[in-house]
Amino acid sequence: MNNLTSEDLGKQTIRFKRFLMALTTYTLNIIAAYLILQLGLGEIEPTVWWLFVGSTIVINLVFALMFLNHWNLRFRDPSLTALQILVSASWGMILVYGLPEARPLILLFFIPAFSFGMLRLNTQQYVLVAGLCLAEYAGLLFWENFYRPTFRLEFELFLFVLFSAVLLWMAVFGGMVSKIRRELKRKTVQLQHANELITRQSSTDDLTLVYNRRHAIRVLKHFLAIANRFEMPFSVALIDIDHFKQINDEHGHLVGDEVLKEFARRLADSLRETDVLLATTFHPEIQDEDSDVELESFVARYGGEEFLILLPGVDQPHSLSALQRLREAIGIQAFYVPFPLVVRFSAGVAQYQRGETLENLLHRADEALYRAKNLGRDRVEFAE
Ligand SMILES: Nc1nc2c(ncn2[C@@H]2O[C@H](COP(=O)(O)OP(=O)(O)OP(=O)(O)O)[C@@H](O)[C@H]2O)c(=O)[nH]1
Repeated sequence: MNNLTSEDLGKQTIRFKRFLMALTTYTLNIIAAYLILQLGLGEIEPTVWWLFVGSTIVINLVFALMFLNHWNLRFRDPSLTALQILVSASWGMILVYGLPEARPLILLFFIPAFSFGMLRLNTQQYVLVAGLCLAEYAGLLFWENFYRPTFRLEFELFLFVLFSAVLLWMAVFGGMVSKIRRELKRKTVQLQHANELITRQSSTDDLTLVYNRRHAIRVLKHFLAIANRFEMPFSVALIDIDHFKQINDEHGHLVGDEVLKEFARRLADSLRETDVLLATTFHPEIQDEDSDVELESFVARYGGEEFLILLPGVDQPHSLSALQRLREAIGIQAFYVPFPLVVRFSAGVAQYQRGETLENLLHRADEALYRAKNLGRDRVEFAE
């Protein structure tokens, strides 16, 4: 129960704030009742008054403990709305009983309590809570009819019907409001999911499902800023499939597409397995950065048959072993597309130099790749 996520804790805070609102309402009601007494609008027996005040303290202490110790989470509705309304309505009944002369005024106290239901209850729940409250009230009237000499049956019945109508109206209206709230919540969740999907789609290459170029540039820009701040090395590799045009020409575009997909998948798998130092391992404090960009190695489709790889925390000499593993991932086993096909690549690697622009870094990697191609392909070249 105590291992709450930050989202759960956020919800608990909202619930506790609502409880504090309810506590304020209790206090205001006590003040209002006190004023009624001071203005001579009614009289109350001292025992009933102290029962009223004392029960306020007990009720609110119990609810405060429930929320602070997270005991409320054991209930189906952790905000305890129905329970809180019922308890405060029963509490209000003490005054309905104790201050019969000011009863029409006292019944007004119930309205704020029932308003809380609009935040949570549906119409049925509302009607149930209102019904229970009215049952208590009816029970009191029944008792008064026999034991209270000053009881005015017609007036009290009229008041009861009026009060029932108000509660019923609140139940229907409140149910509608909470339905709108639930609908709004559902729509918000749907919208969040749609946004996530759009973000994912706008950052992903349709064919290979790795990052697309736009997203790669975005992440790299962010990375550059962090690398500058924390003096963290990182390298980028531009990887280009050798003689890809030939694959297309000989086997068709569909086979070419399959090769691209398998190529990207192998690069991504290999990166995942490679013990490339993650930026956050290198500098744990980076984790605090306020960013939605993950600081991990990644592969992106940079152009047609060209891929970009980010190696965080990796300097030029160390990038060799990472590239070696990529080479093994691609070259050791033939691609089955669906017939076996040996695929090779050339790569140009550049380590980020403090202060240089992203354009410059990519240009150096591109030059190294160009050299690798010119030197016969199937090789890795490092930028100067
Ligand atoms: N099937 C397929 N082919 C693509 C795609 N994007 C680009 N290409 C092809 O990739 C080929 C790239 O050819 P080149 O730039 O000449 O490169 P290459 O044949 O790999 O030669 P080197 O890079 O010099 O080894 C072109 O034929 C493009 O049509 C794609 O999404 N699917």
